[in-house]
Amino acid sequence: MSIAPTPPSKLLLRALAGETLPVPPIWMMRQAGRYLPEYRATRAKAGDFLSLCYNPDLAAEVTLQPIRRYGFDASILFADILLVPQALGLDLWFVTGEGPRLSPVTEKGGVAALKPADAIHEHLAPVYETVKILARELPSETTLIGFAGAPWTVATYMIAGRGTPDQGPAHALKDENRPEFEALIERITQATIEYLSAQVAAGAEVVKLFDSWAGSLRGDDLDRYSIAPMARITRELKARHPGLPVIAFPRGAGERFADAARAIGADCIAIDDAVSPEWAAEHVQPIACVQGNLASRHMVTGGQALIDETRRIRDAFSKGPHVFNLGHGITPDADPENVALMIETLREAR
Ligand SMILES: Cc1c2[nH]c(c1CCC(=O)O)Cc1[nH]c(c(CCC(=O)O)c1C)Cc1[nH]c(c(CCC(=O)O)c1C)Cc1[nH]c(c(C)c1CCC(=O)O)C2
Repeated sequence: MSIAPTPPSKLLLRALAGETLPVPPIWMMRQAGRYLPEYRATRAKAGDFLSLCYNPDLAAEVTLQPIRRYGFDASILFADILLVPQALGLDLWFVTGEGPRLSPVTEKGGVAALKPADAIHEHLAPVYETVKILARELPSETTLIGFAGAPWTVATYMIAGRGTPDQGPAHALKDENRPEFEALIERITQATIEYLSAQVAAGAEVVKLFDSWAGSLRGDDLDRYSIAPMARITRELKARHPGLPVIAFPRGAGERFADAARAIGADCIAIDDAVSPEWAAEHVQPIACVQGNLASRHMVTGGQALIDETRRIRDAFSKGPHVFNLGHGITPDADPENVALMIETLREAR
């Protein structure tokens, strides 16, 4: 007699498995962050942002804070996409009020001077320890999401050494030295597979790939440097961890979110708020679960507009699998009361 696999009971896992739920699960990008006073207090205790990322007890503590305060259905590991470049050998630091700085890969002997992908684990061991603590301490109904940056987005920081408005330096390397650019994408792809696989081994139940700058890739470049690497990472992770749900976020893909959904093979496509929920319900949701897409500014402005937009998104996606989220991360100037209002509105009886 064959025994059917037990269906998942956590709401997020059910939505990712394709189930249409009366109320979608909800979590929020950057849910552990500066808009919360308890986050700011723990960060001060750690000293700075990177020390917080590499302190398993404190990183687990800030991951749990929004779960305690709001009862989100999912918890995202507290870390940063730029820990991988650091594990590959680049220097990384954060300038207060400005953002990340790295020693650009092009100025340090190029890709040849980076560490091999399987040499990242010692540096990243504290992150795996954070995952282990969370797997133990999260409430039984809360899903633990691990994450990494997608290769293109990580490459843009490794090439420029900082965030850039148009990812100009990365586009320049792609156009001027394509073999070097492609070698970099390849090294990050391999490192990302290793990193996420180790997060899953430590207890992450879902993984998410953040391609925050996918929108600056046009035409074939989007296929080759955003979609294809994410498809390969997804395939390899699912081969190593059968049944592992994957969320992919090719931010800024616009109408190409539908191609991305078809080609990546992820269980869920996260969308930003530049596309309408009605469009995404028609063109993306038939292919995969959709995550999104309330504009983050509603967490600052609140009021009736927040209520109306939350209902509009919930209703637009009500006929298929949906995970409610923002279109991008919550900003430091957000009001914690507005987060509570969003959750209350989402979960109200219709
Ligand atoms: C591009 C990118 C980065 N990091 C990340 C991305 C992709 C998603 C996106 O587009 O926002 C992803 C990220 N960064 C962080 C998380 C933790 C999980 C979460 O709560 O979502 C995740 C998933 C913590 C963080 N990462 C960062 C903070 C703020 C740091 C602080 O406390 O000072 C947090 C909570 C810093 C960071 N980290 C990065 C930048 C550009 C900055 C500076 C900008 C800023 O200050 O908001 C790189």
